[in-house]
Amino acid sequence: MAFVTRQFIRSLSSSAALHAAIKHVTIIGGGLMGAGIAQVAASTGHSVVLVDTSEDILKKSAKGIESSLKRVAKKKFAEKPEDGEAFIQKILKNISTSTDAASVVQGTDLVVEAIVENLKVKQDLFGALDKAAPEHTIFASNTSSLPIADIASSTARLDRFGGLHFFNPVPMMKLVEVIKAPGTSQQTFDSLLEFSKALGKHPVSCKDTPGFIVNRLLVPYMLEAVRLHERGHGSKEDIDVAMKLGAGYPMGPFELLDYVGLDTSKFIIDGWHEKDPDNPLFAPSPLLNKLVAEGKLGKKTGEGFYKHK
Ligand SMILES: CCCCCCCCCCCCCC(=O)CC(=O)SCCNC(=O)CCNC(=O)[C@H](O)C(C)(C)COP(=O)(O)OP(=O)(O)OC[C@H]1O[C@@H](n2cnc3c(N)ncnc32)[C@H](O)[C@@H]1OP(=O)(O)O
Ligand SMILES: NC(=O)C1=CN([C@@H]2O[C@H](COP(=O)(O)OP(=O)(O)OC[C@H]3O[C@@H](n4cnc5c(N)ncnc54)[C@H](O)[C@@H]3O)[C@@H](O)[C@H]2O)C=CC1
Repeated sequence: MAFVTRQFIRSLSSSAALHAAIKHVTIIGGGLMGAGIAQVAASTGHSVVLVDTSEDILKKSAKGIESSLKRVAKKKFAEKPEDGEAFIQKILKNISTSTDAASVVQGTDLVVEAIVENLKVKQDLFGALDKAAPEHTIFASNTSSLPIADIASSTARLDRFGGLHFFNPVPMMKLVEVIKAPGTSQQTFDSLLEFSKALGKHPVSCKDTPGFIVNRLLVPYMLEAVRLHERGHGSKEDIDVAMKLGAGYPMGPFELLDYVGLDTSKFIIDGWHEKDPDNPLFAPSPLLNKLVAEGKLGKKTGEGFYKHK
């Protein structure tokens, strides 16, 4: 009996037990990543509000979520396609949309930000949300390249602020990097780990260092691929085929850049260049800059390094 009581007390005093499970999630940014995160959170039974700057964008996000769910349902209900539609509708019911972030965060346990990769814009957003959200609400950023501590500095909840870095396409990619910034409390970190697992993802723990784990390794590789091509040492097609057939990657670097978005890639590399201007690896790429200036942002605009249907 004493053993059972001790076990019970220990389980109650664990930070997981002290922190109520995350049920209501607000995702800010309904682009590539935000829509994917909303889909996965809704599919795992969370109540989700997806926020963006206009109703038109949110309509596009909802369309994207529905077509991704159709792909999931087609596989899951291959034997009984008639059950697929009910599956999709049940998940879609868990998602609502809004253009008013400050009002919807009032009832939320977790805010996941997936807006443009710009420090000032992210700080302004979180600064405003900090005043509107309840005490217990945890804030997380999906940033690819910015320090979580810098984003969190616009708020007074450094202990309830961490990083949740998802991978594109979110419904398919199993990894989430959970980032513990210097101010992040252990309780918040544990909640973010738990939430990632509740989404059916595999979380890894990361310190708040540039690029976390994946991008610290992936970005230099992508940069070298662009430089190799710019030097005229290989066509983009050959580089892509080489990395797929020779290194076993599912996509070549140029296909992946188009998939990620050339605007986002440019934000990342410009930010790192600004911080480390003498590092030749981060020097601006004329080719990338030209494509972005022409509005060729990759798959999302129909053209980037390649043309997309
Ligand atoms: C000098 C200056 C240069 C600047 C460089 C700067 C570089 C900066 C880059 C930094 C990037 C930072 C981004 C980031 O922070 C982190 C990332 O996310 S990195 C990207 C990680 N993602 C990948 O690496 C993706 C790799 N690709 C794949 O894994 C596959 O290709 C993919 C799963 C996307 C598609 O699979 P594929 O077999 O190729 O195609 P299919 O279309 O047949 O799909 C297979 C299977 O999967 C289902 N599916 C695919 N997408 C979805 C979806 N969105 N929703 C639902 N289901 C999906 C599809 O239906 C198929 O199912 P089947 O049953 O097998 O038919
Ligand atoms: N594209 C990728 O493969 C990955 C991107 N990320 C990160 O995720 C974040 C979002 O990237 P994407 O989804 O690719 O960008 P995206 O450009 O597809 O979507 C961004 C969305 O945010 C909205 N937005 C901008 N400012 C806003 C504001 N103040 N309030 C509400 N909505 C706002 C935009 O209207 C847009 O719909 C970035 O920080 C990026 O670095 C992380 C992992 C992978």
